[in-house]
Amino acid sequence: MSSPSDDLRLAEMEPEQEYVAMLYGRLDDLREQTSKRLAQSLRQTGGTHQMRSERDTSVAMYTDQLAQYSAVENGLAFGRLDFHNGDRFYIGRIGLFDEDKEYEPLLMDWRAPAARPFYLATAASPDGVRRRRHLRTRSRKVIGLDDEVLDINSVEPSRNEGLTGEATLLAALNESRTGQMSDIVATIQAEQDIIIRSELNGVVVVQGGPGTGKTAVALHRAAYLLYTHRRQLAKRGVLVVGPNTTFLRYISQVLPSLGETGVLLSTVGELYPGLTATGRESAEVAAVKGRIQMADVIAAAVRDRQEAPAFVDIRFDNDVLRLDRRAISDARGRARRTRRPHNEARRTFAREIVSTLAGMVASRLGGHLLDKADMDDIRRELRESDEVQAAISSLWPVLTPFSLLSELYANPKRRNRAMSKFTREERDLLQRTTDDWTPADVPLLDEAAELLGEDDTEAKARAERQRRQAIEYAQGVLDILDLEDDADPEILMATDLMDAYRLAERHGVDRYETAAERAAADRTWTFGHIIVDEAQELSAMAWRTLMRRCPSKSMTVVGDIAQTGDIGGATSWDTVLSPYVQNRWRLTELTVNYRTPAEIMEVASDVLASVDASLVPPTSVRETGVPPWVARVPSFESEVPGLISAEVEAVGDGKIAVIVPAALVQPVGSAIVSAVPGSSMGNDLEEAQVVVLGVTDAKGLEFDSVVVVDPVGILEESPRGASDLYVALTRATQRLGVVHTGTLPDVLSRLKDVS
Ligand SMILES: Nc1ncnc2c1ncn2[C@@H]1O[C@H](COP(=O)(O)OP(=O)(O)OP(=O)(O)O)[C@@H](O)[C@H]1O
Repeated sequence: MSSPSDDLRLAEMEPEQEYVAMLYGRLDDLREQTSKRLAQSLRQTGGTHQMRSERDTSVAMYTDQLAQYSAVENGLAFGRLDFHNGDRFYIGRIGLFDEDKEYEPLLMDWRAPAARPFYLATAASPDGVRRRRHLRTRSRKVIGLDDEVLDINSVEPSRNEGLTGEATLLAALNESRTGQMSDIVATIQAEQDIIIRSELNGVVVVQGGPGTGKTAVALHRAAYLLYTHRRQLAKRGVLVVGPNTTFLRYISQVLPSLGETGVLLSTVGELYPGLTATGRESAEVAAVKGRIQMADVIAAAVRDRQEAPAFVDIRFDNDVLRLDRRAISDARGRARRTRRPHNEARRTFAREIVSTLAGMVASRLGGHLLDKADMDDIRRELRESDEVQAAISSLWPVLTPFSLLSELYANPKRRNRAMSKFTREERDLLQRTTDDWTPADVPLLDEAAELLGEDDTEAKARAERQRRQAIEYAQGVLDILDLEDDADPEILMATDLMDAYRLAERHGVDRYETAAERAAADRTWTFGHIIVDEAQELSAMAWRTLMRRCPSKSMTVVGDIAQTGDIGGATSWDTVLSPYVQNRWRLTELTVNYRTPAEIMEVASDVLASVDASLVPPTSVRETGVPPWVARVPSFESEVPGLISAEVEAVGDGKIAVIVPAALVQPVGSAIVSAVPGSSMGNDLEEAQVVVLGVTDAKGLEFDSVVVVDPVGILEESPRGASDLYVALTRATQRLGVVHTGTLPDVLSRLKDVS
């Protein structure tokens, strides 16, 4: 591929600047038009419920549009395709059209089918493209351009054969990190594009080593799917699941920068509306809670609360009624046979118990003397008796997912009964008496919520009372109107009033909500598509929860089996997915590492081989010429701060992560924070220049420089220690340092050569 000389390039920049300025002019026009429409909609007040609802929809639509126009401001246009037939397209973040020329395209949305050659055309297979141009812009100014002439005869041999827009790509990869992930829309590579645009249906697994762009691909796929299947997906929404909130914050700007705001980003621990599960527990406890057998445990725990003791005595009308085990078991059997969730089946249980007790009362009173009305009275009195209610509640209590789990965790006897297939040690691991809910509790709470259902008897009765009141009120108003002979029947109908009342009552507040907002508040919401990032970390119970949220099984699953750190995490995609979709999932692979330079990958590859000799590391797309460094120190607390200060000098304004075993976050972190300005133990990646993190919190992130402290500690702190060390080493985009005491572990022996 050839590139024009610098002079020629400068001459080419002027017309490009003019065109880009014209595009921004068009964007400004659209902004102005939309602002006016929004203002107009906001001025509309009153009207019927339907008019207000239409107004809210317009307000939401114009607000979204304005947000989209602001979001695409940076790098609005980034490419141009020149075809052999003379056609020329500009490619950008959104589509822009010329209203005066029959909506001729001025800028093609990168997701449109016609933009595809920008990512896929090669010299060998040019697809009619003569030249591909990458435009680099800053604040509406064109600051550079890179051309590729797709002519098989003019291709120069390149180390990185097969890269699209190599110069622009390498420039992007060498930029300092900001603590926020950027989009890659201008430089998506062919192997990534194929995954991004693969069809909506079914489960696509994207397996790839560190830095191969899995997260980037997943997010661009979300944007692509929303563009291509807008009608289908806007209604049910798209969910992106990430491993922790630091990671979600790190990726949170990517979709807005692609003009998409309606996607729900969540960890599994945040999927239970109203609960913030921030409790901490050991990896072993989380692993037990994540096992698929816990679904049976929850079911058994629910059954265990449907009790049938030898007898229950109930005082009623100066008498004692005895319910024996047989009567209780019969009622329980009937209730269970309804196959309804526990709290709903309770109605059947209560009815059966009341009916049995009514039979006893009747026979004591002399049943033959009683007619149907007498029996109804007896049943009503029994139902209203506090003693009877208390007995029913003790035998079949109303349960919430929280009360069920709290009792299971706190009560060893209940655990013994529900966890018969678990060892004593495993049962004991779940012992807990506080309500400090953890992320691993969330799939269990979700499972419990499914099995318990809601007892909506009260809610239904309340709704019915309200409906009757509304009808009476509406009828009253109509009667008054009827008195006026010339009242226009069109003005007000009783049903209008009733509808308005009920709708206002049901919705509380009239407000337009996006699918993502509604989904976040509704545990039973099902999504049109789910994207799971760092999917290897999910437990079997977490998968069960997610699968329930996506009955269509339209999913993108992104991860790297070699990076699995969680004990309950995945060791094969088939094991994870086949229980839900059998063999109907497609494996795609990414093979090029865009993040980690070759010098660092050499070191990391030895660690990967120790995880599993058959795993192949991804190939680095670039070298930096900077070998990783290693330092042996007498004590971490005293020496690491000095080494980090030197690293700060080396990276300029770049970001540094100090990755340590969990036990060292506090001591080493404090030492660094007090000695190195701009450092933090927290997760404020944007603010701090240096962050001190455990490996779990570093998952999915990247930094200009990474200093791994105490590799032996990382290897030893978990059964998946080698995977953790591999993750830690591969977070760097430029520089790597390793600090140790004692001897360097064998898997890092390559570092000895550079020390
Ligand atoms: N086509 C591309 N153009 C520019 N940058 C890219 C491209 N693909 C990936 N990158 C960059 O490479 C880095 C790694 O990408 P990403 O975080 O998506 O990788 P990953 O496979 O999820 O990594 P890991 O499994 O280690 O978390 C990011 O900075 C991303 O922006």
